[in-house]
Amino acid sequence: MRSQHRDDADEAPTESSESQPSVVELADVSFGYTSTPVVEDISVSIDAGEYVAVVGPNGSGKSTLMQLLLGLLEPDAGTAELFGVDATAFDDGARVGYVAQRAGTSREMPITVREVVKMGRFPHVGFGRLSAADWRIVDRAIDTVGMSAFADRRITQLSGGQRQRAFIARALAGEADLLVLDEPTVGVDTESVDAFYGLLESLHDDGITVLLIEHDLQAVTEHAERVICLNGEIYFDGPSAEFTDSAALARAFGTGAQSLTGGNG
Ligand SMILES: Nc1ncnc2c1ncn2[C@@H]1O[C@H](COP(=O)(O)OP(=O)(O)OP(=O)(O)O)[C@@H](O)[C@H]1O
Repeated sequence: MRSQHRDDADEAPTESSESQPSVVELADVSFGYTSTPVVEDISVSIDAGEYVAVVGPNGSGKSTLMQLLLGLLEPDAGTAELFGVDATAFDDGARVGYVAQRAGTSREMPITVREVVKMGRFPHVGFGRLSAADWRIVDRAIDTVGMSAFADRRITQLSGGQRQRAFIARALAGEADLLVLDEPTVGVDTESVDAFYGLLESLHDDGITVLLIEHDLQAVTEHAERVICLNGEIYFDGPSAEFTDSAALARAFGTGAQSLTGGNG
């Protein structure tokens, strides 16, 4: 990982760290697939080492927001930057590990965990073969996500949680600084969800910036440090502890929405 370890990050900022650009910087971004905007006038800044969850009702623009910040969509208005570079022109793919919703569920993907994770090294080796050192990085990444026993298992033969771990390992093998996960716990059995969040926590402790879309509001407030609540516009952006009783929750999810503490918002 190129990110600083948390112990280093806690030290007084140096001149060079102060001048580091945000990992994500969206300024006044609007976008629509048609003439109707899906997100409107959104500004979001995410710094290195943050652990951020994006929540919102179905169709509120969460995946669209992720695609805008990854440069997969171009804003109609405003600017989107990734590591200080126009997101659509960003070409250091290894810095970003993107784990799509239901990653690896395609039947056309009968490859093993090790082969998936190996792909994480491709941006580093180009068309070259992986060296012994590259393979050590691959195996270490598999070990980090607790999948060593399944390294030679086909990805299609794994549970949802195991597949997510394999794709996270691919990002680690690429030495990603930013991990972007789209609803990672969909299709993951409840017993594995806590272990999954434990893994994200340890990656965050190692200095990786974690950004996820999550539908489980309870999980978000328990695990993420910061919550962005979206429904076309941003209804809340702040510490997760302050989100629980936020009126923004009800406004974003509709007046009948219950607050996380049980009362009606
Ligand atoms: N490729 C597309 N073409 C046209 N409309 C789209 C496209 N992708 C998404 N939309 C529409 O944009 C809106 C926002 O979709 P988006 O997937 O960003 O929301 P979301 O909050 O991620 O939803 P969900 O929680 O259901 O995954 C929805 O109305 C959706 O139908």
